[in-house]
Amino acid sequence: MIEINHLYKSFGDKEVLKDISATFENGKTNLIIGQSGSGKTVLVKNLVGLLDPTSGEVLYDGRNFVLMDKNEKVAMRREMGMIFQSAALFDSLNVLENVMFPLDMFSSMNYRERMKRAQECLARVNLIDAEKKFPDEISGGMQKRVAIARAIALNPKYLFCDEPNSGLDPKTSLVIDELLHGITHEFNITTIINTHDMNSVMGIGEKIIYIYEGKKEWEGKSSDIMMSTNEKLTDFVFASDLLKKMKQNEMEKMRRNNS
Ligand SMILES: Nc1ncnc2c1ncn2[C@@H]1O[C@H](COP(=O)(O)OP(=O)(O)OP(=O)(O)O)[C@@H](O)[C@H]1O
Repeated sequence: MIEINHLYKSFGDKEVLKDISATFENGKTNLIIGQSGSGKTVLVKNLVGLLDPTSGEVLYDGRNFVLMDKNEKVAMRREMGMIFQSAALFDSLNVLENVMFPLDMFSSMNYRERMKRAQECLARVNLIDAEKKFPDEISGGMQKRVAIARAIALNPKYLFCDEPNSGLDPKTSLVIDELLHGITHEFNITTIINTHDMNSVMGIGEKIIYIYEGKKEWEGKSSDIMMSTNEKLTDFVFASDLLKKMKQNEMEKMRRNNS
């Protein structure tokens, strides 16, 4: 489990994260949601050590990441897979070489073993036929799938994804969501996803943390969102009239079933 306790992060006199305490559950799809600029990316950067908190704790199974020495942090990072907003593939490497890259850097496998492992990961994201292609020869959705294959190559315990659906159409977004959710359960990964995408929230979010202006406003299961009376959360999640209507219908249905 990842637990954050009283996390604060400031840049100069600008306080971005304000006293956030939350838990991210093992083997589940944990989503961080919130308006643009609310602090989601800064929060994830604190979790993976790209930023140091001003104060507070980041505990991985009870061990405080913030206080670890350099070697311990390097060892922890090897347990983390990351998928950035842009797929961040290397343009000069083909798909297979991109997935092999973390294995080349951090594993003691020989070339054949590394290639076999990369091909297994590409098969998991249904991209085995594209292994010889270069990033600019494949679609944005395929690039994201390559990024997912690369992120799982080293069997991470934790998977961090920053806006995995940005720039993708709704159908492709669903494919990416289902892949991330499937991989999370299949390999018992603790997955943390930053997202604005309400389809993801309702579709794959098992644990949701809602950040509002740098504070944790709400934490719970996606099924609880329907019944939540937290106005800031419902304003954010049900921003469109269509979604508001769906929530009203759902609440009426539940009331009828309970009476
Ligand atoms: N290195 C930095 N120095 C100063 N301010 C920063 C820095 N990084 C982020 N911020 C500020 O922190 C705030 C939160 O930014 P963050 O990128 O975490 O938002 P977000 O919720 O991820 O937004 P989005 O959904 O648009 O990606 C913003 O006001 C941003 O300008």
